[in-house]
Amino acid sequence: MFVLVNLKAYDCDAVAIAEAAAEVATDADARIAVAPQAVDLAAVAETGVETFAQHVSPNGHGSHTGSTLADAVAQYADGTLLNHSERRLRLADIDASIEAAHDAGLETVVCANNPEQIAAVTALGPDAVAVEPPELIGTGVSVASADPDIVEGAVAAAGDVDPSVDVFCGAGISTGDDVLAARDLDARGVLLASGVAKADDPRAALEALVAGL
Ligand SMILES: O=C(CO)COP(=O)(O)O
Repeated sequence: MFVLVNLKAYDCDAVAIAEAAAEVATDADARIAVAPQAVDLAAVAETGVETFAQHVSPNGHGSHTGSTLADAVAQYADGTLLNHSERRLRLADIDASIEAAHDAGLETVVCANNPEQIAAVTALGPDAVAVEPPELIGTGVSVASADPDIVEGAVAAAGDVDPSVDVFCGAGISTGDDVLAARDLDARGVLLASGVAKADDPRAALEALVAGL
């Protein structure tokens, strides 16, 4: 399983969480990656943890104010999220961002709300897709238990388009049981945020997430 921890814009210690994630990952039967804000990518990568950006822009160098270039991100990061529910892109921009990320050597995980969108973004050739129903994000109610049909539907939809694309699920994942439930639904990974970023003890939260794997 792949455990991808999105720190969003939470007021947390990205480096401390990354150090904990790097240590927990060494003994876990799972990949663990941390996705901090862009300005923290270098410091997070320095800990040795797998590092993901939260977004990269569809454009390359040029007159594009406020861009986060894939080439710049790739100096530090291993991969990037794209089209997160809180950072939606137009279809053409998802396509261009995937291409920019891949050209820069970044792994891509493209988010979508439901199985229909999962099919559409799978067709664009990312490495993985992640289904996240927006209404469950940040609730602590796991998609794997509250809406297993959407996970199974996403796995089927992606498999119909391109079986080589991994399917992750996210929203409300916070416990080891949530991760096991996601795996039982044939998700190859989980995408989560508040369960670690807002935890009193992020290291303990990470250990619990992977303990059953
Ligand atoms: O949006 C998410 C991860 O990218 C899910 O957030 P929560 O884990 O806080 O529900």
